[in-house]
Amino acid sequence: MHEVDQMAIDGGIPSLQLMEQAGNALFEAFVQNVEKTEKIVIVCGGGNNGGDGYVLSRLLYAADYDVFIFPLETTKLSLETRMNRESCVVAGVPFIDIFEEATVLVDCVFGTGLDRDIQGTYKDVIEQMNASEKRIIAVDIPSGVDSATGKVLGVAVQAHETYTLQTGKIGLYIYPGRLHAGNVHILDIGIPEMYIQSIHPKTHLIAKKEMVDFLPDRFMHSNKADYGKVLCVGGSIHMSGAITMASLSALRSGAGMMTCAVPESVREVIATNVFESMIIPLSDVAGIIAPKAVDELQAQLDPYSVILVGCGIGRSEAVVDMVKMLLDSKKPLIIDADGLWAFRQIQDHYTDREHVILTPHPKEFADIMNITTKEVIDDFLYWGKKFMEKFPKATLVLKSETTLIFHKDEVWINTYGNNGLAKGGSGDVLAGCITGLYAQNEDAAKAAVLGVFLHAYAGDRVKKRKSVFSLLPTDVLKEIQQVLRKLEEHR
Ligand SMILES: NC(=O)C1=CN([C@@H]2O[C@H](COP(=O)(O)OP(=O)(O)OC[C@H]3O[C@@H](n4cnc5c(N)ncnc54)[C@H](O)[C@@H]3O)[C@@H](O)[C@H]2O)[C@@H](O)CC1
Ligand SMILES: [K+]
Repeated sequence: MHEVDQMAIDGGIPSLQLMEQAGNALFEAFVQNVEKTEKIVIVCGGGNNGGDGYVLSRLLYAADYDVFIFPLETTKLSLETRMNRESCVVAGVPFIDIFEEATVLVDCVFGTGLDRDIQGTYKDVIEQMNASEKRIIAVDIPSGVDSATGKVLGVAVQAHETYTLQTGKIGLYIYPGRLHAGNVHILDIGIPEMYIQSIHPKTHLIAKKEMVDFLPDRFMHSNKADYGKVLCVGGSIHMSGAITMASLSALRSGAGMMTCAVPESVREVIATNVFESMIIPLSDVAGIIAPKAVDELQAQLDPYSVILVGCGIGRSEAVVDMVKMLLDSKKPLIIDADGLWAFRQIQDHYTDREHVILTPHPKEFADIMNITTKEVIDDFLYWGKKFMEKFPKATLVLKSETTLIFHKDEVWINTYGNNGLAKGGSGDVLAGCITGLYAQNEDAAKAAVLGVFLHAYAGDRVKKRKSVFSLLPTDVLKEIQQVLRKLEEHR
């Protein structure tokens, strides 16, 4: 956003004017959302985020709001902030240095310029704000959240609402930043769209209205083979539902032909639950694929255009060999669940592998990266990019409440979905959905992005009718068709 601000300034909108526009947009939002009976304290830093706070306080004061300025920085002020502070003094806006009496606290301490850990008085005041149990409204981004990564630098304001200026900042959507932002409202501060469009950002927030462009083509003259010959490799005696759901999900997402390669002891489950699927029965030992299953499958691999491996497959040496064989085949491959456990052990041989999508949750990802789950959760973006440095040709779907998709130097952020999706089997439906889309369109990034959206948005639609407690992955599976239908209508 700094870049966009700078372009607007270079393009002839003075910085001071931008700040005035930001203050005006904030004022309008306050008029809509904050009663005049509230006692408002605006906590201002010395950067331009603080400057936004000064403009806002002046406008609220002029409109007879009960508003006070808490100046957290009094010496190191940017030029624009200093000028607006002077205007507040002239206008008679009251200054205070406590906020006990306040009913609404406005956080204008740091914005996008935060560049190091917060310490000292700043830290103390932010901790007091968080402990105060007052309604907190953050301006642009909760102070302490890194706007580019969502990482918390030392401490961060715990806001109930965030009024962000002109564009949604990445840090508002990625954890842990998302936990600090509360409800996010994007305010138009009048920066011309051409400046925003011209920077071609590498990080994208997934938006429903853009998903139509990610739909694979369907043709008037076509047959099943045109939409991919999918092979799902997985299943074991204790986890036969995973591959059932994954294969059904791939079919629901448009895959043309389906074959499931499963241990002999699981074949009946597929035969009775996935009528559309052909079956390759594999030799098994105690309900998990046997070592000779690898050669059995290799001999029959030729016809398939896309392969999903891992759902319910279990863990054994044979599983590692199976994943290795599929990676060596160079065929488009999606690796999920225990397939990722196997991948972890052989990863160093496949740093150059193309056409591969990995779908780990934080624990599986931490294992691959040889770090702790906490390290992943503290900075998803950093570790995702680290992974891409090692596997530059792969596509990574890093699952969490905010799933991130990494492909080349681009990142997509998904904020759809709800905690009803946190249930065993959800990942199988997602992996199947991505596989079905990848089968129809060789663009791994498009398949991964649309797959993540379809799964999460289907989950949101189900949530409207059912409790999050009772939402099942199979409900989501069935709902995918409704989301696809909506997208088709807008094509
Ligand atoms: N003209 C513009 O560029 C506009 C900027 N706007 C606002 O300005 C904000 C960005 O302004 P700034 O770039 O001044 O950034 P900030 O307001 O975030 O402040 C940065 C200042 O704080 C210092 N700082 C950074 N981290 C610190 C830490 N941990 N402890 C102590 N000091 C620290 C920096 O050295 C710098 O002086 C946006 O978030 C937005 O609210 C809006 O007014 C719209 C227009
Ligand atoms: K802020």
